[in-house]
Amino acid sequence: MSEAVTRTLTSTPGFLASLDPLLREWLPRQRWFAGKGRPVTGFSLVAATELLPADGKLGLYHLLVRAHQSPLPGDCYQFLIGVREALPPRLAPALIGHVDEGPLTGRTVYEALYDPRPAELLLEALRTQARIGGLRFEREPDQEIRPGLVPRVVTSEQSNSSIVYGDTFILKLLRRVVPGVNPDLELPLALAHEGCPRVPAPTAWIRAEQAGEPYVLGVLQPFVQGASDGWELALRELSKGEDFAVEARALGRATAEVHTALARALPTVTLGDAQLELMVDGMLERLDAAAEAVPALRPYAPGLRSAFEALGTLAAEGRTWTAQRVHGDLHLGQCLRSPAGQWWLIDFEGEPAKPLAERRMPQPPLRDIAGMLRSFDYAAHSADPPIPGWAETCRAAYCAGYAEVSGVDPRTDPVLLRACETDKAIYEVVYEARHRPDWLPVPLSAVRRLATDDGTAPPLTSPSSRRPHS
Ligand SMILES: Nc1ncnc2c1ncn2[C@@H]1O[C@H](COP(=O)(O)OP(=O)(O)O)[C@@H](O)[C@H]1O
Ligand SMILES: O=P(O)(O)O[C@H]1O[C@H](CO)[C@@H](O[C@H]2O[C@H](CO)[C@@H](O)[C@H](O)[C@H]2O)[C@H](O)[C@H]1O
Repeated sequence: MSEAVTRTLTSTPGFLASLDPLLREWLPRQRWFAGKGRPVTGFSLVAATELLPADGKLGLYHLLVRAHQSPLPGDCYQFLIGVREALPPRLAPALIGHVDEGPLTGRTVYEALYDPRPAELLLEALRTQARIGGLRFEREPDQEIRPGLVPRVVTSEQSNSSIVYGDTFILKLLRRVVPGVNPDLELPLALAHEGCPRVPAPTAWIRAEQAGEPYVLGVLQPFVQGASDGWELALRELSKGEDFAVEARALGRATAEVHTALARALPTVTLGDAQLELMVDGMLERLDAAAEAVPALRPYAPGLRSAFEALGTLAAEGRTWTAQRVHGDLHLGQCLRSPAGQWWLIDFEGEPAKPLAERRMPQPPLRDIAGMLRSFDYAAHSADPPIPGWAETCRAAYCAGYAEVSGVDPRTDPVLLRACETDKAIYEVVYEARHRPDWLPVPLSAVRRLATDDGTAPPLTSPSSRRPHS
């Protein structure tokens, strides 16, 4: 692969302008587009790398493009844009559009991830640790990548985009990119170096440096062959009328293993009154912003506030907590079970909408536990007919599994747990309103429960104490 980028079509005046009308129509329809609900008002090029010149049969551009959504500063997105005279039928789903102005006039542009040749080119660049323009393809010194692995794009609903290579590796290309240390690379690397077997260890990654700021653009990991994710497995058991207690307990153990390793690998801090006040303020601010954005939340705001205020009161009385790096967006879909029955945790990016600095802050581990508890509730809501007590059994088993490894049962801290669950449910209300309005009733039903729960409810082991479909 050539080191220097010799062709400079991307710097030709009008290059991005010619793509503008196509991207404006195509980008908001993408699952991973983070700015849903606000019109895209224009684009600016942050970086462009010509991987294959457009005068060949296949042109290929790696672009970092800022999508403006005035009056807000826009987000920066990563695109791999293919350029062809015409698109073969197998690539029809990848179509972005036909260009009718500027230097690419008459060409067809498309999402090149779907095309084997560009996908192979990325893996080859990682294998050979290439530098192409501003792109740095790097890998762990002791990791090998076999050449010639056959690529296929992952078509499931994702916040980013992934390519699987020969069932050996999976490359996640981040879509919305932000400068700084990305926890989706940082945490799995730290866990791998700590010897934690619950996370696929990063093999290689793509970075860029723009205006002196580092960006992580993609991470290559071993592919867990034949794995099912926790969400699929939970729904399968629900559809058979079965509980999920054995797996929930194993997931609790896996979560505790990851937390224990993260606490060893990265700094922990003690949260006292002042830090808790900041945390509670953040929760209250998110509640206010969510109630502003989603009117259905407003009637519950006072009850939800009480969950956060109760936490503030405990802190004011002198209670302290330990905070550490956590997963940040843990749910059933982020857990993979291999055919041998081992659980793996993936996707350490954190909640995609939060600023990077906030996602990298040490947090009480109960944040992740609350995320998983919410996920059992989501799964229970997908059951038809509902299975009374299903989510409660999962919650109890998960917490028990967590306690077996960590020595700490999350249920012994009900005030913090309720605050974390409430914060998560509020996040979910906003997430669903923005991305999947049909799902909004699921977190809203939790909001109803959490707004009236005073945090002194009996332990979660009693299936009759709370109903998932209330
Ligand atoms: N190491 C892996 N092995 C097997 N499948 C994986 C692996 N990593 C991710 N996946 C699959 O890819 C999907 C998306 O991965 P994820 O990291 O959650 O991306 P996103 O941030 O886009 O949601 C997962 O739901 C899972 O099905
Ligand atoms: O794309 P990510 O996996 O990083 O996470 C986002 O999307 C999730 C949905 O795909 C969303 O999770 C919510 O729905 C799940 C069921 O589809 C449920 O299991 C989770 O508990 C619930 O939070 C997640 O919040 C969002 O960040």
